[in-house]
Formats: sequence, C-alpha cells, structure tokens
Amino acid sequence: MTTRLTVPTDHPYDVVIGNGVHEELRGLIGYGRGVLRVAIIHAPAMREQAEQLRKPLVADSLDVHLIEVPDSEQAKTADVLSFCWKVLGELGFTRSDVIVGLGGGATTDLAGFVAASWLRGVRFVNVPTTVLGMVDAAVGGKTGINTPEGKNLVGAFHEPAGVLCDLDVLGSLPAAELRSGLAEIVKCGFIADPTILELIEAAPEAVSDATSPIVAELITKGIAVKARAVAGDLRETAGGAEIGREALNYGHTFGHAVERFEGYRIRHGEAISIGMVYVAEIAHRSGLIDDELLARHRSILTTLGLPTTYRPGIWEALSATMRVDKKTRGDQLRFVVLDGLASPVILAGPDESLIFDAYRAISE
Ligand SMILES: NC(=O)c1ccc[n+]([C@@H]2O[C@H](COP(=O)([O-])OP(=O)(O)OC[C@H]3O[C@@H](n4cnc5c(N)ncnc54)[C@H](O)[C@@H]3O)[C@@H](O)[C@H]2O)c1
Ligand SMILES: O=C(O)C(=O)C[C@@H](O)[C@H](O)[C@H](O)COP(=O)(O)O
Ligand SMILES: [Zn+2]
Repeated sequence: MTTRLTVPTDHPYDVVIGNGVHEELRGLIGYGRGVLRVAIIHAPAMREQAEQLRKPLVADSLDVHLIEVPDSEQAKTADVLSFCWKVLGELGFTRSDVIVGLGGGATTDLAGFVAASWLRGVRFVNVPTTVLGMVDAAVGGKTGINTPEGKNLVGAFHEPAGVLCDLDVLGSLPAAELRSGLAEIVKCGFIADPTILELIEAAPEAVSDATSPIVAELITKGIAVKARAVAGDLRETAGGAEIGREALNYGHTFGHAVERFEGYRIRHGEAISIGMVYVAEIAHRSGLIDDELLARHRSILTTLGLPTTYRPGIWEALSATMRVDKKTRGDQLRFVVLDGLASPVILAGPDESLIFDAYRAISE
C-alpha cells in the first residue's frame, strides 16, 4: 500500500510512503520544469541506492551526478557544504536543475542546505533512508549544518519539492538507528498524538523490526504530526498561546547540548530521549505534569532501549551550550514542556536552580 500525505504549507508537497516506491522519484522531481541535471547527494553507505535511483532518470535523458559526502554528522560541516558548491559550479548547475538528498537526516539536512544556498535556492527532493529521516528530518524544510559552537547553528528554511519514503530500505537499518528514529516518533506521541504511545506500549517487541507494519504505521503517524506542526508555522515564528512548530523541539534544548558534548558520537534520537526525560523533570518540578506522565516518559523510552540518564558533573558545559539554542531570546532560556499529555507549551526563563535540579535527577 502506498500512502501519500500532503504537507499543506504555502507550497504544498507530497510525502510518499510505501514499499518499492523509488520509481515515484520522477513525479516528485517534476519533469515539466525544464530540469536537465540532477545531483544526488548521498553518504558512502548509500552508493548502491544512489545508482538505483539514477538509472530511471538517465533513461529519461537526464544528466545525473552522484555527489558522495561523509557519513552521518561529519557531512554537516562548512567544508562539506563548500565541496558541494564546488561540484555544482563545475557541473554548471542551474536554477531549473534539482538536488536529491538520499540518506539519513544528516545527509538530507546538508543536501537541503546545499539546495537552499545554491543560486539562492533550487528545488530539491528528499529520499530519507532512516526511520528518523522519514519521520522528521526529511519533512518540513529545516536544513543546515553544525558549527564548532553548536548543533544546526547555520541553515535555512527551504522546503523540499517532495519526500520519498521507500520502506524497503529500512531492511538494512541497524537496530540502534531504528531506536533513534523511534525516539522522535515517541516525541510526536507526547506532544500531539498519544495513539502513538499506546501502539508502542501495547506491542513494544513488535517495533523492533524496522520493516514491520507497525513501524510503517508509526512512521505515517509521526509524519502526520510533523506535517500539521509545520503547516501553519514553517519558519517557527508562532508566539503567544499558539506554540506552533516549536513543539517539535521537545527534548532538543538539552538533547542538542548532549550531542555537542559527546562530539556527535551519540545518535540524535538517543540524545533527544535523554532530553525529553530532562524536560519532563522540569515540567514536573514546575507543577505542570503529574507523577504518572513523568514516569511514562521513562518507561516507554526504557522499553525501547533508549537512554534516559546522562553523565553527572558537566552542568556548566551543558548550560553554556543550551544558551545558544535557537529558542533562547536574549539571555532567557526557553524550553518546550508539557502541561499535560499532547499539550506542549513554552516555559520561559525557569529558575537556574530548577533546571540544575532536573539535571541532577537524570544524571547518574
Ligand atoms: N531537519 C530536521 O527537521 C531534522 C529533524 C530531525 C533530525 N534532524 C537531523 O538528522 C540527523 C540525524 O539523522 P539520522 O538519525 O537519520 O542519522 P544519520 O543521517 O547520521 O544516519 C545514521 C546512520 O545510518 C546509516 N544509514 C542510513 N540509512 C541506512 C539504511 N537504510 N541502512 C543502513 N544504514 C543506513 C547512515 O549511513 C549513518 O551511518 C541529525 O543531524 C539531526 O540533527 C533534522
Ligand atoms: O522540524 C522541527 O522544527 C524540529 O525541531 C524537528 C527536530 O526533531 C529536529 O531535530 C530539528 O533539526 C531541530 O532543529 P533546531 O531548530 O533545534 O536546530
Ligand atoms: Zn530532532
């Protein structure tokens, strides 16, 4: 079965989800727009998939180039970005040409930013190959790279022309990468769709197979949450009572600080898992959520084999990194917290002692 979800922004686009759907790439690229060249940006591990995507496009007389970039977070650097610009320059890549980002979230974040920055913006299609990429990174148009000072500090909002989730590629996904993607799906459950949590809690063992129907259902539900969140607030500018897209940042203020402290040797979803428990502790200590909802964070994430604790004794470093989080305004830290299940709100400027105590509660 093929599912087609539309992300209803000002420039709506489709997310196609199904098995063996790679041929749909043609439609998402959109041949009617004078496209001559396609550049497929991919990590080394995705070389075979890139060749597979290339064939039908070449048969359609397109000039298709593969741009191989380093794996994972090593791709999200200014040097790699600059390398991609050089290749596009040499190819004579024009505004009617199309970039394809093929791989996990790190690759699609980079490829999206290459597309956003080249000639001030060319079309791009994402072909995510991890659960995390499908459910989160490839959708919504947040693109970018890291700097030595922090995660995703340079980037642009640039929406893809389409997203192609071929579930067949998940057969080779390592278990740890599946778990990492499930963390972002659990996030969607806590902030917007508790049926996600119920599905996982009812059959935790079933979600250990990335190719199972339940994982496909969870991916579809997660994408639906993301599509709704970005639809009305693409640039994350909603304020006041309407939290908008910032809800998707649940667990990320602390999670990004952990990623940076670990030199990106921890997976994004693992860091976000710790970050969600951290922020649930903050909400609990602020009287916003009860014991049960706090405990539910620990229990579902632990059931999935995700971390819920972090190393002690490094508060100063984590706190300093959290201050360059994009939600910070002036010197005021802002956290996405819950004031109930599926009810995300912003907590601005919590007491330093409260956020430190929450750290102590999760560190061991
Ligand atoms: N733009 C957004 O809205 C957004 C949302 C969430 C996360 N992100 C970003 O996404 C990144 C994390 O993405 P990720 O978890 O996909 O990690 P990743 O891109 O680092 O990929 C993880 C690993 O899986 C490998 N891999 C990819 N597909 C595979 C497959 N089908 N089979 C076997 N191995 C495969 C990759 O080569 C890599 O080694 C982070 O940089 C995070 O900041 C962005
Ligand atoms: O799409 C969003 O908005 C998100 O916040 C999704 C997050 O899961 C994702 O990790 C995103 O890259 C974080 O963005 P940032 O703005 O905090 O860098
Ligand atoms: Zn994330």
